[in-house]
Amino acid sequence: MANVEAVRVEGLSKSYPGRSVLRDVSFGVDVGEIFGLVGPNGAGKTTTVECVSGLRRPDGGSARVLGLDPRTQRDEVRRVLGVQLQQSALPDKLRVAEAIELYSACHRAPVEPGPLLTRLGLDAHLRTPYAKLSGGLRQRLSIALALIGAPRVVILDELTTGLDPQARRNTWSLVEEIRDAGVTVLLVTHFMEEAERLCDRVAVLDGGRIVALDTPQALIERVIRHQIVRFRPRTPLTPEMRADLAALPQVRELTEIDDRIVITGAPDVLTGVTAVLARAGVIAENLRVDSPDLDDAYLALTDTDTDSNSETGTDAATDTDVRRVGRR
Ligand SMILES: Nc1ncnc2c1ncn2[C@@H]1O[C@H](COP(=O)(O)OP(=O)(O)OP(=O)(O)O)[C@@H](O)[C@H]1O
Repeated sequence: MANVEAVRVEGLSKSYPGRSVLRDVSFGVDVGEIFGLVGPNGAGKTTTVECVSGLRRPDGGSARVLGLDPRTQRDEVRRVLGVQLQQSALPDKLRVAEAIELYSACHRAPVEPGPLLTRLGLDAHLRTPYAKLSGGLRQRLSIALALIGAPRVVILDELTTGLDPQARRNTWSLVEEIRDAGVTVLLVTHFMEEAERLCDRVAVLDGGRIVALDTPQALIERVIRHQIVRFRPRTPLTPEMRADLAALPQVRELTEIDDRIVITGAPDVLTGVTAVLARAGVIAENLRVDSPDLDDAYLALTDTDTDSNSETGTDAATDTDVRRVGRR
C-alpha cells in the first residue's frame, strides 16, 4: 500500500443516450490533500464523484479509492470513504440524533458521535427534526453523516451552495479541520473563492474533460500574467517620472486617464512602481491593485467569458483623454 493515492481516476468515460458526459477523465488525489473539482453546470463533476463512490458505473475507465475498486470492493470502500452528495435529503421527521444513530449503525467502526457533533455545532440540535434545520445546519449534519464512519477519504459535493457568506466561511474552517485531522478531501464546488482558499490542487472539468489541473496559484499564473495598478498622484507626474515608470521591466503599459494613472504589468509590477514613486517623492492616492484570481483563471480556462484577458478594464474605453505610454 506504499504511496497509494487516496483517489485515482483513470480514463473515465460515461454517456447517456445522445450525450457524452465524461470523456477520458483522469486524475489522482494525494493522501492528505484537499482536491477541488470545479467546472460549469453539467460539466460532469457529480457524475465523476458518483463513479468514485461506486454509485454510478462508468462506461469505460476505472476509479480507485486507496487502491480499492468501488464496484467490486464495495464494503471495503465504504469503510474508508465518506460521501456527502449534493441532493442528500433526509426524511422530514428524522431528528438529528436519530440520523446519526442510523448512519452509525451502518458502519463497522463508527466514531464516537459526541465530539463530532460538538465540533460541528450540532449538539444543541439533537432533537430537531430534519425539516426544521436551517440550510447551514443541514450541511453540518450531512458532513457529520459523511464522517461518522471514520473515513480516510471524504467526498463533499457542493457543500456550501445556498449558504450565506458567514455560514460558508464557517464551513470552510470545518473542511480545513477535517483535513487537519488526516482525512483526504475531494471537494466539488462552484465557488472559485472556495477552491482558491481551500484546495491544494484543482481540476477544471469542462464538457466532460479535464481542461486543467494544478495548484490554484499555478492556474492563475498560467492563464493570466498581469497585475493592474491604479492611483492618483498627489502632484502631476513629470515626463521623467513617466519615462522611469514606463521603463520598468515589469511594466507593459502605462495609461493616463485625466489625473489617474493605470499601469498594467507583470504580477510584481506594484513593487517597481512604488519604488519609482518613493524615489520621486510622489504620493499615490487611492492606490488600487487588481490581481487576477481563480475566478479569472476559471473563466479563461472554461471559455465562458471573453473579457477575462482585458488588460486595462473599462476605464480606458470610456474616457476621452487617454494617453498610453506602451513599452511595446
Ligand atoms: N441519469 C441521467 N440521465 C441523463 N443525463 C444525465 C443523468 N445524470 C446526469 N445527466 C447529465 O449529465 C451531465 C453531467 O451532469 P453532472 O451532474 O455530472 O454535472 P455537474 O458538473 O455535477 O453539474 P452541476 O454543477 O450542475 O451539478 C448533465 O448534462 C446532466 O444533465
